[in-house]
Amino acid sequence: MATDSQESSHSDAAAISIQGVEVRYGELLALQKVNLHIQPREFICLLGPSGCGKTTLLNVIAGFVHPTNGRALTYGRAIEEPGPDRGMVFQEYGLFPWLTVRKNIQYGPKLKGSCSTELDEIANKYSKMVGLERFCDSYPGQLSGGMRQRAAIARALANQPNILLMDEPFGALDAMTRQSLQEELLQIWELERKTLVFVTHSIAEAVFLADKIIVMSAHPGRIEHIVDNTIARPRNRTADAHFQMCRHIELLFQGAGKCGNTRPGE
Ligand SMILES: Nc1ncnc2c1ncn2[C@@H]1O[C@H](COP(=O)(O)OP(=O)(O)OP(=O)(O)O)[C@@H](O)[C@H]1O
Repeated sequence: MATDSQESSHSDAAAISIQGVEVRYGELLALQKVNLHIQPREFICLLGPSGCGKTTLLNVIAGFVHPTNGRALTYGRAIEEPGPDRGMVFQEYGLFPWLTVRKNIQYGPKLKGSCSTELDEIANKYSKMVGLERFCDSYPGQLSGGMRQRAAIARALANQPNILLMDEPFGALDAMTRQSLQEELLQIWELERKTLVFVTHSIAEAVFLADKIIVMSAHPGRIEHIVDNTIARPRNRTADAHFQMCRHIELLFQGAGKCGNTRPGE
């Protein structure tokens, strides 16, 4: 496997450690010998064409999918099932449409037995963090796509996970909303310092967001490159460094002959 950076050490301190993970769905090898070590508070993007196993890898970390071979750990403990230490945000919002924004945000903490004062504090804190404090009594169906995705992020954060897993969370949004949410997500990440694993098809999105970009290819799904994104924060999408990094990654895809539908600026 070619890498731009040396892999992190195999440390129990890794927030996420993926060791020789393979996933088979019947005859299909969806992931082949994936090794990846993610340090606490890193922002990682999984980037690659459709079918390269990005969601499968995220689901292994979430505990929804069990590796056929190899193992996945968080802070040295084997991942065997989903848990509140790992929050998930999906492309299609994943909100309960019959609950208001407030009740969606409070859902996880309520299950854990938080009292009504705590629930009020949680709803206030996270609705404010995502700019929805005036929409706490709205239902998801009354919100725009971007607002629904903000609510989904607030709901995931309300459980106070160490790790936030996001599966193409902005893929269904228009370009302007998508850029705003990318900026808001970075502000939240800098405030909350979660370990963040973010799936995307977009090179530009990965370059804007990530500390490390995991370049994957399909058939079978595997990691082709791990790129350290050294562009200083705060980042500027119109800076030369941004374009150069997009081009570097584009060339990695072309080199692998598997560029798929990823393009700088997408
Ligand atoms: N539950 C399943 N049963 C059988 N095959 C599956 C299952 N889930 C995924 N696959 C297959 O595994 C491969 C990897 O799928 P996965 O969804 O992880 O890729 P992806 O990179 O996230 O794709 P996309 O970008 O289109 O969402 C694909 O060929 C897919 O069809």
